[in-house]
Amino acid sequence: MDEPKVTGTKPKMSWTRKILLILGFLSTLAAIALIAVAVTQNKPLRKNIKYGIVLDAGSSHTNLYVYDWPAEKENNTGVVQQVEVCKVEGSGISGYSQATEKAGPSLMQCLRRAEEVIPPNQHPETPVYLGATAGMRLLSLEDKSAADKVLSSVEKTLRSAPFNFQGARIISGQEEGAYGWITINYLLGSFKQSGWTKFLHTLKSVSETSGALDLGGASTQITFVPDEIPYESPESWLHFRLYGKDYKVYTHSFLCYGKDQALKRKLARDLQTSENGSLLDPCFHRGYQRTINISDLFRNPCTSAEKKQLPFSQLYIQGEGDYQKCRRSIQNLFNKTDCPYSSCSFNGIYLPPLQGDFGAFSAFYFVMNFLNLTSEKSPVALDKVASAVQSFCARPWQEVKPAYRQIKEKYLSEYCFSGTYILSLLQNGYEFTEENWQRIHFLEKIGSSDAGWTLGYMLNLTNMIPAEEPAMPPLSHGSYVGLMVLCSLVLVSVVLLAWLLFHKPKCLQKGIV
Ligand SMILES: Nc1ccn([C@@H]2O[C@H](COP(=O)(O)OP(=O)(O)OP(=O)(O)O)[C@@H](O)[C@H]2O)c(=O)n1
Ligand SMILES: [Ca+2]
Repeated sequence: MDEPKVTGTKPKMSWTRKILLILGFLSTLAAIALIAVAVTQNKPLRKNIKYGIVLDAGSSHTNLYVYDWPAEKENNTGVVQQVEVCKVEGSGISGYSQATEKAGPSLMQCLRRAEEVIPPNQHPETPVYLGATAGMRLLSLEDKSAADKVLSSVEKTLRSAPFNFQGARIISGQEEGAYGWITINYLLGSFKQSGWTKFLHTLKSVSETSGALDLGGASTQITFVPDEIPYESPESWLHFRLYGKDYKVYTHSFLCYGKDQALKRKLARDLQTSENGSLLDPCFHRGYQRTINISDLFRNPCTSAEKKQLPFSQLYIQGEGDYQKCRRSIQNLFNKTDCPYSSCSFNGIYLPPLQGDFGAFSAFYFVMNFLNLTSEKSPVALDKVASAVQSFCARPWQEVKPAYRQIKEKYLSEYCFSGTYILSLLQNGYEFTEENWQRIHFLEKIGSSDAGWTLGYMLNLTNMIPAEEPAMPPLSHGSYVGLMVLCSLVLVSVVLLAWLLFHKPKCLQKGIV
């Protein structure tokens, strides 16, 4: 067979090949253009950050929180986060009842901190709220005019700051419980309803929220969504519609059952049996001593019922370090005898059957964390917790004090009482058992935000929790760009493949490959 003659002239391109080449070129151009448009045109707008400030004026101290969130995602769940917390020096604002004009100025240092954290051009539009809790509730019961003066003083200071003042008020115990519940469920993403969760909700009304347990200095709150809603104690229920779902939430706040007031009430009771003004106290370490002014102890609505004329003005306390005895004396604070409902916690207060997981924060966390009992990986069983508290209480003060030099003596000396009180409140008061104890998660923060009522309060007042689920694009920006890139690559590959098949370059021709 004759070899084909190789000539010097190039073979002419057929018209089909020319069209394919042009098509291939145009498709590649189109793909590049598509990607470029997807990336630039559909890019989210430059982040516009908004800020909000909430002051938590608690009974023992005030904290200032700064939150931020992307303006364009205001109504999405889980976008608001804590960017700063500033602890106000000194006592809580209710501690200024004798010098009410000093309550406001005590907040100055933390307001300056907020001015540094928030860009100056945002100051005028940044809302600032102050909510006062049980300390101020007690002060207003004890001396309404002093409480009003304290609030006027803090209002004056907050108005003088460059932010948008939105109010300073005493919040109710129910609000405190409800906003704590909203905060933790917002941060845990429990309100999100997409995909499987939404499907599950249509099948069965599952409670996927977590309950909230808050222990302060003067009050404590329990809030959760029970399994069944019996028609009892209507004042214990709150109804919310959040992100398109209805929630029937049980909440109760026990005034005078915060850890400081509980200790005062216990001492006021024990004092009744003291004949000479001295007291052997099982809830303090052996070797620990404390002297208390009796008039201070009774100058408070939590203890005033126990008030009686005593021949001494001071109470001298000596620690005994006996957990079992301490537990028994604390148990007296919970009256379990009468219950006008199907079930009660204590003092005749309605409590539906406990349900689901609970987030326990503030002093629940401080105390359990100090005792090393907050591990999330291997939750500590109830009997182990009790024996840990028991052994801590049994340690003499001379050993405890030097072992924890960095901890304030006021806190340290009371961890034995507080640990025992927490066990009593949860086990005797709310009747947590060995089983559901494991569902209590002692936590301080969720992500970067502290667990507490302040975030829920701000979300509510700024209308950032919509009743209905906000309309969302089906795809996020990232997934949209990804899909565009993928489609374009497929398009280019198809055109390339077609060109190869029709054109058959020399390397693919039989005999050469
Ligand atoms: N590291 C810490 C910090 C605080 N506390 C104690 O924990 C209690 C509760 O603190 P907190 O939750 O801040 O209470 P408040 O918000 O001040 O009180 P309330 O909510 O009742 O108004 C206080 O007795 C405080 O002394 C503690 O034992 N250890
Ligand atoms: Ca508090």
